[in-house]
Amino acid sequence: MNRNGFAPGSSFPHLSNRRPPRIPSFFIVMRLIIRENPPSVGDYIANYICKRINDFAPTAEKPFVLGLPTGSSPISTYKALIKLVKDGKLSFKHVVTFNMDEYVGLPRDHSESYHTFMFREFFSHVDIPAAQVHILDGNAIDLIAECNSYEEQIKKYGGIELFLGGIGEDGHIAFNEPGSSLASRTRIKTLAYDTILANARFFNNDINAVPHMALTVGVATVLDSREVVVVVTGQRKALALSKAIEGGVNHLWTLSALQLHPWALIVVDEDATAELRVKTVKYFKSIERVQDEVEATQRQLKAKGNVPVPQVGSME
Ligand SMILES: N[C@@H]1[C@@H](O)[C@H](O)[C@@H](COP(=O)(O)O)O[C@@H]1O
Repeated sequence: MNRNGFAPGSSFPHLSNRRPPRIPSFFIVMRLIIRENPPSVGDYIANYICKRINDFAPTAEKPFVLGLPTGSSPISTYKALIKLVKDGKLSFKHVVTFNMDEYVGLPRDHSESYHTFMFREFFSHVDIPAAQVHILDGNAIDLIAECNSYEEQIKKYGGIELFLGGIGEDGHIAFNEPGSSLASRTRIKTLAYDTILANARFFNNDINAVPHMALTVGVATVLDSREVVVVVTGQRKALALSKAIEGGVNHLWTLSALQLHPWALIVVDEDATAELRVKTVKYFKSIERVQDEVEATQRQLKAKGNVPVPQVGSME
């Protein structure tokens, strides 16, 4: 068993007998949090991650292992995290990160490489030692060995505590394009035409300039993390969101694999809910309301010295 309570390399922790230790049984289900706009989504996720890291109390011997995405969607989260660090409320000194993906063949110092993106948007502004940052090398001579070694490194750290992810318009998580195996691990992936079109905006709208291949963590790599938090903003992601949470688990919408995870949280803006049924929205809003009430009660009881406050991740 690793630190997360899962068998090492287990792709589907929900199938193991053990749930993540800090989740009461009645809290095991996906949660959807709806906020008004991207900045408030970013604030919510940043505060959530801040609390998780601070509660974990990481040290050099026991670092907090955090998975991170690129894309425009997580930028508001990165901005809010940077502010928390600047305000002295959070430190990345004992945080180890693993990024989701990287283009193949794009020079590391290219303005659109995910290396450049991560240092420009986040790492350069926080106190994380560079040696604790892990990003796949899309220029490695042996790309397969690079992917295998990435999985090994994650394992060496005892698995990922919290994987923050974003999605593509076709519902891909990391670069797990439609049709990816839900048991996939870190590997080379050919990008779908939809993704190349969507990402052309970062390459002067020239689809020929967008790399056609990437290295990406697999769906199973994400599912193995103890907790998954996904940011989804904008109406162009609305169909993917509805397929992922209202449809069945399906390799054509790889985000839907999150339904198999015991501790998944999706944070979205109002625009991203455009394709959801009213009933679905009401359901998830009621869950948030009830959770707030449960937490308030727990805090009151704790103040009276009665019970410890549980770590609430997901709830039903
Ligand atoms: N590989 C990345 C994904 O990890 C990311 O989630 C997606 C969304 O990007 P954006 O947030 O800009 O829509 O972009 C790329 O495809």
